[in-house]
Amino acid sequence: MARIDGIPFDVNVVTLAIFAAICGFIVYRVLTTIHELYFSPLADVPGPWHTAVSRAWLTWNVMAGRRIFAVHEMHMKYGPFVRISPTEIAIADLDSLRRIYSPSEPYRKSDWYLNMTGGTDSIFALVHNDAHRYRRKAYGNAFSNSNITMLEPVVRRHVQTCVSKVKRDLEGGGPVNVMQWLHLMAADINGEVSYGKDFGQLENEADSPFVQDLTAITMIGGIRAEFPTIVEVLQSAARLIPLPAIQWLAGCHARVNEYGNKAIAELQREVQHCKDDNPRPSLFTKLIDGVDDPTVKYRLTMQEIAHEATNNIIAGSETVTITSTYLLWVIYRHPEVRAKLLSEFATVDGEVTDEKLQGLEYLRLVIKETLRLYAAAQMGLPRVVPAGGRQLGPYFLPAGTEVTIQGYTMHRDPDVFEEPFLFKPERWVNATREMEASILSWGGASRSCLGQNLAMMELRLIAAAMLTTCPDAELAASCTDESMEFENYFVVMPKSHKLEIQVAQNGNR
Ligand code: HEM
Repeated sequence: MARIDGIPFDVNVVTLAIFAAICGFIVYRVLTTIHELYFSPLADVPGPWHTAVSRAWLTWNVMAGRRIFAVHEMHMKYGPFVRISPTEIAIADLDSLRRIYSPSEPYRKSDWYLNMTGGTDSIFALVHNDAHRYRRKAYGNAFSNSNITMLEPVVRRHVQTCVSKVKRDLEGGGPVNVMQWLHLMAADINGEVSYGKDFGQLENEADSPFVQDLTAITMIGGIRAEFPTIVEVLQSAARLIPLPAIQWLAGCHARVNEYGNKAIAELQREVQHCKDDNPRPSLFTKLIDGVDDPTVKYRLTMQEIAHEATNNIIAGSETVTITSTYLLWVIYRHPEVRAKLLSEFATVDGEVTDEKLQGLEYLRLVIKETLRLYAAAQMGLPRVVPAGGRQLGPYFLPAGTEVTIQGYTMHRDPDVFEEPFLFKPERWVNATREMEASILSWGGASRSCLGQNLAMMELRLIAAAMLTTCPDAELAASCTDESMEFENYFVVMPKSHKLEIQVAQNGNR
């Protein structure tokens, strides 16, 4: 064996190689640290030194379910522009919000969306503006007011079933977790308006296997957004591990796709079969009709329709569950709000329709204030600075920089909202332009929520049905301000995952 100074040659080479690799890594880290801190185009943006050189702080807070709080604290400390990772700037500035979301500006969604969704072909996850523009033209009409009005009977039926089950359980004694009922209801509504049939969740009083699969996919997506490569490798390896739980997890995507394809194919058969009759109303009935029609300018394929239908269940179920949970919470939490709403509902003549509810001014204010403080999606939604770079506030940000504006901070800006942490529906009576422009509850501009009209209808109908059907309910002792504090894994939700109510004790109303 060859030797250098008495040391076996191969040992010496391996040791030297490891030593050189470690030294190389240290030198690389020192140089990139110096570059990020002093020479990077983002070096002037305020923030702690460690976020300029590593994403660890951000990742830690995301995994701990407190990203929005951590970023908010950074804004309180460093101001409206903060460097929260080597490549990402958090912004809390109305002028920048207007610019980033301006329809004439080509900021695009960042690759974070691809990581989170695994690159699913749905409108929510399309990061390229041209592809998104086409999809929105082809699909946006599905959510037009007239289409949503046509779906009202579906929404009302599920809301009624949900509320009657809550009432039944209240009468059975003991606290009732309304959030769980809203969760079953929201998925059933989305199932029926998207696939043409619900998941039977309210009827069976449990999550369907499909919704269990989707919950797992969403959870994996949250982790993949932070650790894309590790999750990809683990997902491939999982197929080889013969443990039932791992196999179940590994099969989620395939089962969801299979269900979605089958359900949409069934809807297509019905649409084609009932050409002259009225086919089942759904968001996709008209789109399916136009799939093979060459005169339709913007069309979707059946595969794209199936993906959009599945995306609706993800985009619209937890968001409606959470926002309606907080809506009911603030109503029960504030007796004067509940009393005012009850007298407003009492003015509705005959059948309660969404059209009549839309005319109730106080209900409008209560929902608006709920969306300011408690809308489900309040974290920064990452966008990419377009080619050529852009001036935002005092900083010139190069192309490719990720910029995020979080609703949580914008909605609590004391310069825009007086006593921003207080629930005050009346603040919206004379809303300023700044107040309206600061709201990001539905996202912004061309990427704003497609399901907004549907979700608003659900919120109005739930509030009216719950209050009028269970007027003598109150918050249970388990439901405290603390139990309703946010945890933040992409959406925000009560950290207890509950909203428990009970029949009012001792005549308290
Ligand atoms: C209270 C309930 C809801 C809230 C708070 C909410 C919020 C949002 C927000 C903030 C965005 C922008 C996301 C981003 O920029 O990354 C969004 C997008 C979207 N939402 Fe909703 N949403 C709700 C209900 C729904 C419902 C019921 C549906 C459909 C059934 C839906 C479908 C969508 C879709 C398809 C997008 C993507 C639009 C696009 O990129 O063009 N949402 N939503």
